[in-house]
Amino acid sequence: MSFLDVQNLTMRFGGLTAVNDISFSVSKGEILSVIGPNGAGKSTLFKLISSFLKPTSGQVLLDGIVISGKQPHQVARTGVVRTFQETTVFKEMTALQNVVVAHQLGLKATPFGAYFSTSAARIDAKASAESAAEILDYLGLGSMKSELARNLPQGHLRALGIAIALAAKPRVLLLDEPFAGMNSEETDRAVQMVEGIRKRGITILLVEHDMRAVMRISDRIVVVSFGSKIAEGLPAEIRANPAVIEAYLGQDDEQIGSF
Ligand SMILES: Nc1ncnc2c1ncn2[C@@H]1O[C@H](COP(=O)(O)OP(=O)(O)OP(=O)(O)O)[C@@H](O)[C@H]1O
Repeated sequence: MSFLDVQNLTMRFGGLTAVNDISFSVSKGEILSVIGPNGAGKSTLFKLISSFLKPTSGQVLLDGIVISGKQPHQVARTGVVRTFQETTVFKEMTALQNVVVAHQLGLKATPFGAYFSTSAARIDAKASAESAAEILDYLGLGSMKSELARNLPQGHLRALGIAIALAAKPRVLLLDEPFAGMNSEETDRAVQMVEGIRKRGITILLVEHDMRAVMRISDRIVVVSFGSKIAEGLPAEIRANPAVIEAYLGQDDEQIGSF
């Protein structure tokens, strides 16, 4: 049975159809990538799945329950979490503090309880710090946990964004261009990191332009062009698909046919 179901999603902005009747399913523990030329509708699709946008029509189900149309924080609580752009990292806090805050937001301690330092809040604080340190270690950021976020190099800042998302204990993690701007060594590390996250039982959906990384990491790929799904399949199938190659011709991106 599929875990995440995207059913006939459509998003119109005025006269522009950014996402046009897109459907696909993701199995539990799968890594599925959404690719497509610039402006194809990938980011809009992600915003619909994480409920940052309400679809014009269609729906998204997690484990058979409709999640589209809910508030983003409600969707996050059901376990669908997207990575945060660097701008939402608190730059004046340490890496550890950033993940602790994210973890605490997912816990039950009320602000009232935390304010009066009740024993429940103290236990939560200890659990948050332990959980945050474990996540940072896991993502290879352990040695940087006391570093202010603003001093972290770009690659580590991106990993911190993933750590913050993991603190919310996702069942499905949406990664928006996790390898953008990385050199091949950084990409290798990030690919391993994403594979490691999947090994923890988390289902992963990613949007990415780095075709080499996509081909390496994905179980399956969905291709969108001008808002519509034009192909879906295994990396080898997508690489050889004439409609996909056609869609990428003339793009500045690395051409899909060469991988
Ligand atoms: N809020 C909005 N209002 C109006 N048009 C929008 C809005 N958001 C996106 N669009 C348009 O929808 C289309 C799809 O954009 P989207 O950002 O989803 O594409 P993308 O595939 O993520 O592109 P890229 O790879 O360049 O990031 C584009 O034509 C874009 O201009």
